[in-house]
Order: sequence, then structure tokens, then C-alpha cells
Amino acid sequence: MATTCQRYKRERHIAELAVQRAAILTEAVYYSQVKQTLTKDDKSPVTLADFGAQALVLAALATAFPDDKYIGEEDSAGLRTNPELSALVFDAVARTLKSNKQGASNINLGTMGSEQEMWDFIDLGNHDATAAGRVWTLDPIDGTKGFLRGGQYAIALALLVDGVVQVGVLGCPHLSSEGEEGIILSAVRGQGVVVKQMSADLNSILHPSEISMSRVPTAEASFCEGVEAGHSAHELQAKIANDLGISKATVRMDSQAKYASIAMGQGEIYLRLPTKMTYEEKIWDHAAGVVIIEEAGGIVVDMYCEPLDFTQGRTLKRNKGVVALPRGIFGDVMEVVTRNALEKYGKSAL
Ligand SMILES: Nc1ncnc2c1ncn2[C@@H]1O[C@H](COP(=O)(O)OS(=O)(=O)O)[C@@H](OP(=O)(O)O)[C@H]1O
Ligand SMILES: [Mg+2]
Ligand SMILES: [Mg+2]
Ligand SMILES: [Mg+2]
Repeated sequence: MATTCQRYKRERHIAELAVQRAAILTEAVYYSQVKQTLTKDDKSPVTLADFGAQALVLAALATAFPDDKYIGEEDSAGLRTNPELSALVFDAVARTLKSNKQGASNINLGTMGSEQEMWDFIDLGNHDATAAGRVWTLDPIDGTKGFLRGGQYAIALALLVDGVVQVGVLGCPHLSSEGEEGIILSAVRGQGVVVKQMSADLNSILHPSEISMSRVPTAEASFCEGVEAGHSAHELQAKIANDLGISKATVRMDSQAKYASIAMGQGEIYLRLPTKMTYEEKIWDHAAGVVIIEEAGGIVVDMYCEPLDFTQGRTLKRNKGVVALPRGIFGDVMEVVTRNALEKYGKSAL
């Protein structure tokens, strides 16, 4: 039986290494001229790097934890019918595997020898139940629009056990801590959260430092929100900031880099109010961020102040809107958020 401090130690380590390896691929694509992109049924983009990162992370998890289940944002359908794109993804994966030093760790992060094998790894992420057992959830590139624009993006990986997030890892190649760009945050429930520098060498994500959220009073806080006007209600968020007497400019940032940023005290309140009440937030857009915020001393709830319910499968269908913030200003801020949410949306849609 693992002692408390060893709980999920291996899961966290392998998740960090898998995210680090995937980031080597996504960064190579980020700086290349080739960012081949498909448009999915919901009109959102998926790039060759999203597919490649999902294949690499799920290969690592399937090798280390073959009895677990996995939920990934992407599936291989768009590759199986597009040989040209599939070949590009496989080439990026093969280059990453080749360039990647396994170093002294002896940890087998899995490999793949054919496009068919790559498609099969991607499709391991098709699971859809989360209420029982161990289920990993992966967003291979969160903030794909940001990735394409040259903004922030994150590789987000979390382990749910019986519907509760126990481990979360966020790789943020373009976020900085102490002047160094490219960081990985990781948390295990009950054991705090650390930030580490990313590196091109798989084994050198060392020197973890503890982080925690900011402690400023509400009026001195600042908001962090998404860049895309279609993903959260910017106008209502501005009204809430005004109602709270907040005068600092809102920071707009793509992806779960928002959670990472406020976890490190680089901002205070992440607000994501729906633009459409029919939209169901995806678990991979929040799971890693939630445990990272909670372990940094914060709270994450929906706009009605209810905890996020990860037992409902691939989406957070019992929640609307997401708010993450430090404990110290929770009461003040949530009173204003829930009042505005009720005025604008009522409660009937749930
Ligand atoms: N309508 C709507 N409402 C809310 N959220 C939506 C919506 N449509 C898409 N998505 C999801 O938004 C994810 C990106 O969120 P961001 O916080 O990065 O948004 S933003 O681009 O910075 O505005 C994005 O994640 P990725 O697809 O991984 O980029 C989507 O899952
Ligand atoms: Mg997407
Ligand atoms: Mg996402
Ligand atoms: Mg994504």
C-alpha cells in the first residue's frame, strides 16, 4: 500500500514526461511553416500537432497504465480518410520519437511503428464514462486557435478516479515563470502544486518550485478570460468586474494557461460565462486546471457556485460557466457572479 506521499507519484511523473514529449512535437510544429489544419463538425480547428500530441501521450499512458481508460479530445477519423495529413502527423511523431532522449530514467513511454498503430493510439481516447474507476482525460492542444495565432496553448492531462480529479498536469510552452518561458505545472490532490521548467531533454524537467495563488483584496484583483468572443461572454464579464469595483485591465489569454497563470499568482480571477446555454464544457478543458487551482489554494465552481461534476462523461453537463479564484476573495466575488448569472440566464436550463 502506497504511503500518502507516494500516492500517484508514478502517475504524476509519467504524465509530466508524456506532456513534455508531446510539447517537443507541438513546438516543432508551432515554429514550422506547416500547420495543416482540418475543420471539425463543430467548425473548430484541429491541426496535425493536435493529432500527433494525442498519439504520443496516449502511447505513453497505454504503455505505463494499460488497464486504465482514456478520454481524448481528438479521434483518428479525419486522418484515416486523409493520407496526406496522416503522413505529416506520422512524420512529426517519428521525428519526436527519434530526437527524444530517454536518458537514464528507463521509463518506457511507448513508441509506434506505423500510421495504423498511431491511429489506434489516438482512438484509445474514445472512452466516455467517468463515474467509476481510473480515467485519464487529455486535451492534446488546448487553445488550438491560440496555437494557430501564435498565442498561448496548453497540453492538458488529468487523472480522474471515481469521478474526482486526483492528478493534473498542464504543459504551457509559451507561459513564463521567473523569466523563463516554457513551464509544466503539476498537482496531486492533497500534495500541492509545483512548476517546472520545460526542456528539450526529456529528463531535465527538474527543480520544482511550489506555487500558490495571489492574496490581494477583491478591488485590486484582475480578471483573466479567453480571447475568443465565442467561448465566453466578454460583455457580462466586464460588467461583473465593474460591479466588483475592479479597475485593472482584464488579461485575455487562450487555453488553460489561464488556470496556470492565476495558480502562480500572475492574476486572480478566471471567469468563463457561457455565450450559449446549450454549450456543455468539455472535461479536458478543465480537469487539470481544477486540481492545480485547488492545490494552489483556490476554488473552482460553476457560475451558480456549484462544484464541477466530473462524473458525467465527456462533458460537464451538470454545470454552466466556470469561475476559478483564490479562497480569500471567494465569497465577495461569487455573490456578484451568481447574482449576474441568475439575472442573465435564470436557472431553468439546468
Ligand atoms: N462555444 C464555446 N463555449 C465555450 N468553450 C468553447 C466553445 N467552443 C469551443 N470551446 C472550447 O474552448 C476551448 C478553448 O478555450 P479557451 O479558454 O482557450 O478560449 S479562448 O480561445 O481563449 O477564448 C476549446 O478547446 P480546444 O478545442 O482544445 O482549443 C474548446 O473546447
Ligand atoms: Mg478543439
Ligand atoms: Mg481545449
Ligand atoms: Mg484541444
